Amino acid sequence: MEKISVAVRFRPPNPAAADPSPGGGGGGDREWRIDDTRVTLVHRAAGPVPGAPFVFDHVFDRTATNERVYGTVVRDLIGAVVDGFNATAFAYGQTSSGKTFTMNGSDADPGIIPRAVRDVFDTVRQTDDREFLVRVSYMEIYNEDINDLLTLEGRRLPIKENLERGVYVAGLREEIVNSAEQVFELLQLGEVNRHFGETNMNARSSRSHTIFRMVIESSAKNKLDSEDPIRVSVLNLVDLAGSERNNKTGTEGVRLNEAGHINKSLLMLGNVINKLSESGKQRGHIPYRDSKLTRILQPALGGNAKTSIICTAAPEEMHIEETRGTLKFASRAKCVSNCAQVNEILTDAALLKRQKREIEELRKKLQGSHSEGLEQVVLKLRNDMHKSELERDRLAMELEEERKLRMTLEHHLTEQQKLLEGLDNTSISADLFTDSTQLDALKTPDFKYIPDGFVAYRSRYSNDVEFSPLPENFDNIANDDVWTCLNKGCVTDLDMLEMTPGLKREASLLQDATSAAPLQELTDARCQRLEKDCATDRQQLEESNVRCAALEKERNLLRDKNSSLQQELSDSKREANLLVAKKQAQLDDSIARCVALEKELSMSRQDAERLTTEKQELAGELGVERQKMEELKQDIRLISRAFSQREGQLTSLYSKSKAILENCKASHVATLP
Ligand SMILES: Nc1ncnc2c1ncn2[C@@H]1O[C@H](COP(=O)(O)OP(=O)(O)OP(=O)(O)O)[C@@H](O)[C@H]1O
Repeated sequence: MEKISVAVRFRPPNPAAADPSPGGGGGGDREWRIDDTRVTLVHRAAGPVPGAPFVFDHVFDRTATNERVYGTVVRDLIGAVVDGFNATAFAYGQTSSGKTFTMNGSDADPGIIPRAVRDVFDTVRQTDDREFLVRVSYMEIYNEDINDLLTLEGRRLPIKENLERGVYVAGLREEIVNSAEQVFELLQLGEVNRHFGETNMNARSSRSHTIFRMVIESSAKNKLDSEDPIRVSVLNLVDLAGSERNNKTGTEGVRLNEAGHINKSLLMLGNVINKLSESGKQRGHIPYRDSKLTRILQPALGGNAKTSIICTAAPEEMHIEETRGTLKFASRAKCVSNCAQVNEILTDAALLKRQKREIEELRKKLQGSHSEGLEQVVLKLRNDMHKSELERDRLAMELEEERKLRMTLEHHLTEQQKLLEGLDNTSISADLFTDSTQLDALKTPDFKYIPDGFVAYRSRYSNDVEFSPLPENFDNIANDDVWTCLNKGCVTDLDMLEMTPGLKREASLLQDATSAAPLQELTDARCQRLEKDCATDRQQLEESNVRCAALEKERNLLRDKNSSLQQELSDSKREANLLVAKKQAQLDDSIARCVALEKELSMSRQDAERLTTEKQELAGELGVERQKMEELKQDIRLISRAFSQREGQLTSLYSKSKAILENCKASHVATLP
C-alpha cells in the first residue's frame, strides 16, 4: 500500500486581481503563507487565522517553475511506468488557478505532459534488456460525454468493462508512437479539438476534463525463461476543468451548462476521495460509477496505480474560500492509499505453470498442519515398509541358498554314508563295486588304459615316480582347479589320489588273496577319513539347520512387522482421507457462504447505488434550491438596498418638506398683521 502523493502549487497573483481598487480582488488583509510543506491562512496584521495549518508532501509558491514541479512530483512515476506500474498525475483546482499551465506549460517552461513524454522515450532507450511498444490516446470528458481528441469521429464514446481490460473507453483511437516529436504532433491535434471557452476569470478556460494516456508494453529481449511475462502499464496525465462559481465567472447559457457538468463531476471526484480517505470499516461503497471521470480514473483512486495530485491554487484574497476548498480536497486525498503492482501478462504455458504452483500451495494450506503431519507419518511408514520388504527378500534369498546348501550336504552325506557302509561290509573286491563309476573313483588314472584321460598335476606325484610315473606325452594335463571342477567341487576326491599307488595295482591285489592285510589297512584308513568327513558334514548340516531356523524366525518377525505397518498405513490413510473430506466439506461450506454473502452484497450494492442516485438527485435539487435561495437573497438584498435608498430619499424629502413647511409657517406668521 502506498499513499497518493499530494502537492499544492500557488500561481503568481493575477495582475488584475492584485489591483487593490474595488473589484480588483487584491489588497485584502488576509493571505496564504507557505512554510516548507505547510500552508496557513494569516491576517496580515494579526497573525494566523484560527484553524489548523494544511500540510502536504510538497508545496510550491509562485516562484516554482514547471521544471521543478515535474522533477519533484512526476519524474519518479515515469521510471515506474516503464517498469510496468500504472501511474497517474492530475491537476485539480479552481478555474484559472494554473492547471493547464502546470500540465501543458509554455514554450519557455514546458509542463508535465511534454516533459513526461520526453522522459518516457529517454527511459525506454536506456532500458537495453527489453523491447517496447508505446501507444498514446487523448480524450476529453465534455458535458459527461467522452470525445476522442485525436479524431473528429470519436464522439460520445461508451465506457466498457471486462475482466481482461478492466474499465476502458470503447472505440478510443490509440496511435503507436516511436518518438516524442510524434506525440507532440498528436497533442497539437488534440488541443485543436479540445473544448476551451472564455469566462470572466479565464480567457481560455478548459471546459472539459482531458486525459492524455500513454500505454507502454514491454517484453524481455532474450526470452530464455518461458515464464517471462509481457508488461503493460498505463500513464494517465489529466488536466481537470476547474470548479467555478457562476457569480464570479459570470457564466450563462452554454457556459452555465458546462459549469454545471464540471462542478457535478468534480463533486463526484470529491465524494470518491472522501470515501477513500475514510477508514476501512466506515468506507462502504465507493461511488466510482457516479461519473465518467471517476470511472476512468478508478485505478488511480485507491487502485492499482501510483498517483500524484497537483492541486493548484490562486493566492488572491477574493479566492480564499475556493482555495480553502482545494486545500481540504488535497488533505483528504493525502489519506488515500493505492496498491500498485507490476502489470504482467503471461503466456498460456507460463500461466498454467504458475497456476499449478498456486494450486499446490493452496492444497497444502487446505490440508493444514495436522494432515501435513499425517502425510509425513504415512510417508515414513511407507519407507519403513519398503525397507522391511527389501530385508525380507534378502532373508528369503539367504534362506533359499542355505536350503540348497543343506540339500547338497545331505545328498553328499548320504552318498558318503552309503560308501562307508559298503566299505564296512566288505573286503574290497572288484565284484562289490556294482557302480563302475565308484570303482573308477578309486582308481588312479591309468594312462596306459585311458590314453585321453586327465591327470592331476602335482609336483609330489611327479617326484614320486614309484607310484605315479609321468607319462611320456602330457597332452591332457589338469591342474588342481580343473580337477576340482571335474569332481564337482569335492576336494576329498583329489586327496584320495594319494591312495592311488595302492590301487594302481588293484587288479593283481584283488586277484591275490594273500595281500588282503594291507588292503584292510587301507580300507580302515579310508573309513576313518570318510567318518571324519561325515562328522564334519553333519556338524555343518546342524549349523545350517540352526541358521535356517533363526532365519525363519527372523522372517516371521518381519512378516508380523510388515503386516502391522500395513495396518498402521491403512489407518493413517483412512484418517487422512477423513480429514481431507472434512476440510473439503468446510471449504464447500465457506464457498456457499461466500456465494450467499456476495449475493447479499450485490443486493446491498444495488440498494446503495439506488440510494446514491436518490441522494444525488436530492443533492441536485438542493443545489438548485440553494441557488434559487441565493438569487432570492440577492433580490432581497437589492430590494432592501433600493428600499433603504428610497427610505433615505423619502426621509430627506420629508425633512426637506418639513423644513419648507416650517419656513412657510414661519413666513406666514411673519406676514400676519
Ligand atoms: N505558475 C504560473 N506561473 C505563471 N502563470 C501562470 C501560472 N499558473 C497559471 N498561470 C497563468 O494563469 C492563467 C490561468 O491559468 P490556466 O489556464 O492554467 O488555469 P486553469 O486552472 O487551467 O483554468 P481553467 O480551469 O479555467 O481551465 C493563464 O494565463 C496562465 O498562464
